[in-house]
Amino acid sequence: MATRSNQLHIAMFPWFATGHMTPFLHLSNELAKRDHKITFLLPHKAHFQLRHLNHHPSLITFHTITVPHVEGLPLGTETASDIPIFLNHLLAIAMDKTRDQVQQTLTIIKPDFVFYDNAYWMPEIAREIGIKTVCYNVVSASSLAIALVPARKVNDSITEEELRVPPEGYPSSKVVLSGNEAKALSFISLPFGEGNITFYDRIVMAMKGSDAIGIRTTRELEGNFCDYIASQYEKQVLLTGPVLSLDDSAFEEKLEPYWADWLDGFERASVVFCAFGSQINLEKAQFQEILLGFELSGLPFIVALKAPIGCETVEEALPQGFEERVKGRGKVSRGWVQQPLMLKHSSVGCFVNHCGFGSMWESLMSDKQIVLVPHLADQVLNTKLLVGELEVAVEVERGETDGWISKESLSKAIRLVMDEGSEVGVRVKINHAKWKENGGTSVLINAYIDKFLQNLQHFSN
Ligand SMILES: O=c1ccn([C@@H]2O[C@H](COP(=O)(O)OP(=O)(O)O[C@H]3O[C@H](CO)[C@@H](O)[C@H](O)[C@H]3O)[C@@H](O)[C@H]2O)c(=O)[nH]1
Repeated sequence: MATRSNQLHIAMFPWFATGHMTPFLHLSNELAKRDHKITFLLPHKAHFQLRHLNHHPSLITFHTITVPHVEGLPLGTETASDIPIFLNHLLAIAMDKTRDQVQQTLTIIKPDFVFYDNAYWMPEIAREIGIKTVCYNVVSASSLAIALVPARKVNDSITEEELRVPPEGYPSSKVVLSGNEAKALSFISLPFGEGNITFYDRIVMAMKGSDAIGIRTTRELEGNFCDYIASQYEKQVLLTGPVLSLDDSAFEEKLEPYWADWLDGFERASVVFCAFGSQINLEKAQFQEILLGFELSGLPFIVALKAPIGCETVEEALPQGFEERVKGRGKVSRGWVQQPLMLKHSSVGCFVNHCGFGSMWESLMSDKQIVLVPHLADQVLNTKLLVGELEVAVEVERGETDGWISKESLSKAIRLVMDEGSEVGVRVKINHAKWKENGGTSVLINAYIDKFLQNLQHFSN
């Protein structure tokens, strides 16, 4: 517990995306639990979406930022959830245009630290006001290490082949991008923000300018990648661990009765739950193929996916007669579900997900079998960590030409981990349990936060 004299005041300014704001808020909760004060800067709408996750409102203050309109974005856009992923670069321009508002706020509140990820101009502001900066990354260390370090040479004509080659000194031969996968990295050379700054330059500047780099990971999982990042940037890399509020007894949210009652009707570990995070909008045909894969598996399931491209609602995208055919054993959610609580329900036995970094940690810390369908580059690398290095999960095979998964390949992967007596299923289950014993205990996870705070205190003196 901090005493008033060593209480830190930390401002948080994450990228305007659920997958970033949520982990920043989880970290805020952990710091507030230890009696430190937080001012959380976020767009208006996100305030309403996230306030139920604020476990310490007396110490965590939300301060809303007005996101200006940028041509090309739908009116009212404030976060990445409001737009398809290919418009994110315009949202970055909107974020850059909030610079003056952020500067004014920080000048008034004058915290000890400001944590940020995407706002590469933050160190400049902070230095003027006299605030220390932590560039806090909520993607895996491996994806930073392969794509966003000074040793990776990037220019606007970078080829897929060049992207396939990891930067010099990169510490893994397993967690790499092969074949078509490197294509997913090409976004790093594209403009992402005001003045046509590229995504690569943006993040490298954000890291270079900081007083310290923070990463939401553990040494047990990614120690070699963290050391590589520290040596590339010649800076201290501070780890927070996964920050999942595991034992926050002050805050006991319950799974909605609609889902809890339905799940209660099934046997232990028999239901497959599927979610692909906040960013992915599938093509309608791929969305339908996935649902048909669940039907084909013959197992009970809950699917929580966003409506596919070109559809207003999930409803209108369902395959014909689908809900009738799977009645009694399959449910398709019409919106956001409480994923962490779904993963705590004893009837859920398997989690099919995209391996976004949040879902990756939530699946690792759960006792569910893990089936992965990665889309974005960092998700592909996270999948390699879980499938290739830790051997705790399986990946669904993709078609070579279109890169899509088929109903057969999805159903096969699910059965591989769920069928009783399946060799692969037994192996990943044992590996997963072993990993949790060593790298995923609540003692270890709390120790990461304590150590992180000690380091911050040290910096603030
Ligand atoms: O119906 C849902 C769907 C998701 N979640 C939660 O939302 C978060 C999703 O985070 P994540 O798994 O990281 O997915 P994205 O939102 O897609 O994450 C984006 O940001 C991540 C970094 O945090 C990157 O790793 C991903 O590639 C990028 O897509 C998790 O905490 C989930 O528990 C819910 O509660 N309900």
